[in-house]
Amino acid sequence: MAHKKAIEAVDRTLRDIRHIDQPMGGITVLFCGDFRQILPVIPRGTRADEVRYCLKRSSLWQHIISMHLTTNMRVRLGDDPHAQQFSNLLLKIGEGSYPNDEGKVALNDELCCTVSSLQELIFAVYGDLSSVTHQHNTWLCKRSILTPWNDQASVINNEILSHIQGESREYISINRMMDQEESTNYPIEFLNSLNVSGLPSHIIKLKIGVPIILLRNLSPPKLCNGTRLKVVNLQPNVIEAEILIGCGAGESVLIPRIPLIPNNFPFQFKRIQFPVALCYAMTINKAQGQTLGVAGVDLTASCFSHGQLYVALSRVSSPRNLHVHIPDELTNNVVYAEALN
Ligand SMILES: Nc1ncnc2c1ncn2[C@@H]1O[C@H](COP(=O)(O)OP(=O)(O)OP(=O)(O)O)[C@@H](O)[C@H]1O
Repeated sequence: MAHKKAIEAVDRTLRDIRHIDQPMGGITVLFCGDFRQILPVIPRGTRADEVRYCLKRSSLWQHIISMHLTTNMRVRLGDDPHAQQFSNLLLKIGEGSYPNDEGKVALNDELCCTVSSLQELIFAVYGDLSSVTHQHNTWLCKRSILTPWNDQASVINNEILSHIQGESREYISINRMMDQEESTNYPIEFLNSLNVSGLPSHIIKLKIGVPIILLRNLSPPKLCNGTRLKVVNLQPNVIEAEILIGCGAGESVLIPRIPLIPNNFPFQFKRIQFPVALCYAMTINKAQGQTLGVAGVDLTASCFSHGQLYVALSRVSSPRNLHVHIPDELTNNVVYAEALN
């Protein structure tokens, strides 16, 4: 969900451009959103911060007329006879009214197919890994494994990559402090070790035929943050890939290394790296907005923020295509009631 200040900035800009001191400069704007989903991400923020920065807490909210969409089209368009029941259970998860024990829920087979190990989860989503690179692009882009944490997504990606046939290629980033005088306080080994969300890893390991996701807007609307691609060729200084989703689907593109300067550190450094990550598995936050045919959800580490479980479970249209790994039977369903009221 967009940070309220991003929307307020658009409001102020439109008032300036149009010289009309009314909300959005007098233009009618359509917002679409679901407050059951993940709230704005506030680095090192608290629960109160996440709620404070959502649109409902903006001074603009009083000018917004709410209308409700009542049919879950993703579920309705699927071929599952129990679609309505699935849709109702998803809403209960989203609203926190699904039976729970101090915020922890047990997911039953009306909601998903539970699996008992990570290997089983990988098999349920991707089948036999030795043939996965020969599958058609539409097959590949309709499935993914989702997990709340970046670290766990890397673990699953590396596990799958190790079973994919073919030679792997490693791309190592170059890291430098923006202020060279600070270099002695932040040695290169330390900068190399930093692994944060939204920033490509210091070492990216890839093979031909694997799916990758873009981490930056390179050339909108075809190449945006979140666009998924399939690796076609791995050159020393460029990755050749085919776009899997969106308006550029099917097109071949060349991805270069680019300088990336993260803004959520107390110091500024630059990483030169390909802005991509392997995406057999991705975080639930990254999957928000996507529709999948088959989804695996790995809850080895439980969800930690509002709406994550709801987003993860609502990417598919049928419980038959939703495979969930919960080692401890119960898992966290975090719902901030104050964000919904
Ligand atoms: N009116 C409609 N007719 C046909 N298909 C629809 C309609 N509305 C949505 N869909 C389909 O339902 C799926 C979900 O739609 P969409 O991604 O726009 O919803 P969303 O509210 O953004 O979902 P979410 O926020 O949960 O990701 C898509 O596959 C879309 O094509």
